[in-house]
Amino acid sequence: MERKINLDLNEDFSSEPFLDAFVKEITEQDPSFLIGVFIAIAVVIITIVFLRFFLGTKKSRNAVLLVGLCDSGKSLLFSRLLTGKFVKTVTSVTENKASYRAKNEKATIWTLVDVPGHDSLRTQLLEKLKDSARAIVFVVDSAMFQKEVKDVAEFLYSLLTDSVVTKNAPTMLIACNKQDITMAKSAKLIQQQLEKELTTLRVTRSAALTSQDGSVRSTTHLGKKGKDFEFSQRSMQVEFVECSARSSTEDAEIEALEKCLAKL
Ligand SMILES: Nc1nc2c(ncn2[C@@H]2O[C@H](COP(=O)(O)OP(=O)(O)OP(=O)(O)O)[C@@H](O)[C@H]2O)c(=O)[nH]1
Repeated sequence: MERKINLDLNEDFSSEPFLDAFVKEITEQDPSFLIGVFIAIAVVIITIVFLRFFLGTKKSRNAVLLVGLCDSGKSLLFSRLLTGKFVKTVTSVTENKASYRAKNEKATIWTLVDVPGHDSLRTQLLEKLKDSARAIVFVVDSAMFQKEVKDVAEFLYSLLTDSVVTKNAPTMLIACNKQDITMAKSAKLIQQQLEKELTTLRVTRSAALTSQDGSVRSTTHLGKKGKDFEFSQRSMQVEFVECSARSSTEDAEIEALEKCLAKL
């Protein structure tokens, strides 16, 4: 059925009378009422800009980075999280990337990235990837921890004081891996030793940054000034979990890590 729309071209569409009435209405109002209206509009605009900036950037940060020293077990954890399977791994020379479905109701998809542990490779890759990190899983070889504590602390310190990481504040999970090995240190002990080591590092690093004239170059300060460092002092969420990508039965024990990833 054909429908016809008749437009009266002589009809006055001008909004001027309405505008005039509106201006008149406003000018007749009490000035304090007008100030209130302007403040309300400004608050709404600032809130919209604020939400767009923070929510917008958080949404685009969808990477979960597996980082840590060489041989801590990142590649095996990567495979376990994705397929549940055990694989024979070799030293990584480039990053491995894949979509990971979190074990939560929404089945959120994150990009899981296995970052090689080798010093020269990881620095370059982390520079490229850190801005996209929703979470950083810092994998520690709990069986070798006593021997590697200084290197682990230095790597962690560089991450915790990085300006991009501090600004974005991704969730930081310290995965104390290889718990199946008898000599493995517990997450609690690893946390305590790292807190001690990071307190020492903070002193030596800030001394190194003090220039000859005595002034200190600005850098992100780790934890509360004048107090020993504790992970609880950080604005960024840091959680310690125990896991084993390869237990004695060759089955993985990674539920605690999976639960943390489900909460992101
Ligand atoms: N016993 C035991 N061995 C593990 C565990 N996780 C990893 N491994 C072994 O540790 C070795 C190193 O594991 P990878 O996953 O290759 O280590 P990586 O951190 O990716 O090392 P890079 O690629 O050098 O950075 C392999 O032989 C793994 O099978 C674990 O939980 N328990």
